[in-house]
Amino acid sequence: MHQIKTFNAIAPEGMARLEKEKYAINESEQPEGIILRSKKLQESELPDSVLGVARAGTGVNNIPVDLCTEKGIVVFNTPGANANAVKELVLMSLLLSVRPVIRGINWLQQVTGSDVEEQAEAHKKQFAGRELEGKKLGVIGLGSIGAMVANDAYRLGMEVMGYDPYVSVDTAWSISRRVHRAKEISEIFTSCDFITVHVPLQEKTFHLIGQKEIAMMKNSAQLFNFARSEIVDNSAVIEAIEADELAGFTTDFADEKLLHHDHITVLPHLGASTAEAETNSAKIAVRTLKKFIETGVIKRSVNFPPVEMAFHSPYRITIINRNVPNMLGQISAVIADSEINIDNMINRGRDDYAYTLVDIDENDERKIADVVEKLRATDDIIRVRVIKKEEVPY
Ligand SMILES: NC(=O)c1ccc[n+]([C@@H]2O[C@H](COP(=O)([O-])OP(=O)(O)OC[C@H]3O[C@@H](n4cnc5c(N)ncnc54)[C@H](O)[C@@H]3O)[C@@H](O)[C@H]2O)c1
Ligand SMILES: O=C(O)[C@H](O)COP(=O)(O)O
Repeated sequence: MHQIKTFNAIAPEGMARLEKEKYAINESEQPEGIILRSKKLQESELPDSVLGVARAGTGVNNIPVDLCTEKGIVVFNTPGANANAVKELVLMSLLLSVRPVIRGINWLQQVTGSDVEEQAEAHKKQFAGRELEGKKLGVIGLGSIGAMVANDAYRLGMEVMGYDPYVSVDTAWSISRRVHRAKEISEIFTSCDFITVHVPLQEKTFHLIGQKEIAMMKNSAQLFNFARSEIVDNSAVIEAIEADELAGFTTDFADEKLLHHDHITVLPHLGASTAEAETNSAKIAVRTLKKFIETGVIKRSVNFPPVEMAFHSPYRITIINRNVPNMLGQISAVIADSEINIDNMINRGRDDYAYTLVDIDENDERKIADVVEKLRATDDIIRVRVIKKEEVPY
């Protein structure tokens, strides 16, 4: 039985892919796999039993990825699975930033009398707004979400400028030719009426937008943060708004100091909270973790390379090691010395670590246990696992 631990509410459509005969959910504190959303895993012990962590979502700043890598734990995420949900919320927030409809709706709810219609017509001028068409939107980070926001804002009639020095080739192909590419991030700050940020939280994106960047913006600019709280310096935003040097800020991340300010809208992290996004993310997270547990195959990992190989032999050995010279030679030698025949083998490196799958034509479990012991004792090998071929159609 494979033990899985979950944190947060993972959509049942995803969890249903873990067959009851093979998977026990939340029955052990020594799980092989963890599935989570925004739970801060830094606050929990990571037992040695854990082989893989699957984030049903995109941001992995709530997972101690470096520690996982050192321990040979593979971390997966589901980029793009919730992008449409975030895009729709960003577009809604852009529209709400120019049309005070929520104030209008709330005002009407407290109107009394039989002349409601007349009062509405008389007061509606208080709730007049502006239009997005023809205004300029700056999109920082043109990944799954940023690219969708840029394309759809263009379709709404906005002029759109994007900035992403690391944009992937696949995403670059999906972005409309009408989206101007900024060479420097400052072009976005100085020229845009609306600025939205869609980058991961990393050391180099912490306070990517702070006092200096806000000072470059138009006083009439509106800023949107649906990426991570720490990417924007919220104190600098408050100062700028109070000094009329920034017109508005919308964020998806709660922060006490942002509450009860005019021109600041705070959402309770709703970006990915749609039934569709939750289902998509859970299904993909479960599928990748399950495939890794059952076959050793790695897809969509943030800390190990993608490694896939059809599984036809009776047993497979998976090895995580430091990416140093002659590891493959040593692995092959240990297996050959035990007189085990290698059917197939694949190895991929990524930065300081590498991952190897070795399919062996051997059924003698004692011989296999012996080879595993020798591999585990080899310098720079971090983790060795043996998987018995099951009758699964991978
Ligand atoms: N509010 C929510 O509920 C919600 C939902 C999903 C994702 N997110 C956040 O949004 C982030 C982006 O999500 P995504 O699905 O688009 O991810 P993604 O990985 O598809 O795209 C991120 C993009 O940011 C770019 N980038 C990285 N550093 C940059 C920098 N310094 N300047 C400019 N571009 C940079 C990358 O090249 C990439 O194209 C996630 O990391 C997550 O933190 C929030
Ligand atoms: O990074 C993400 O995917 C989002 O922030 C979604 O977070 P959630 O799964 O907690 O809604």
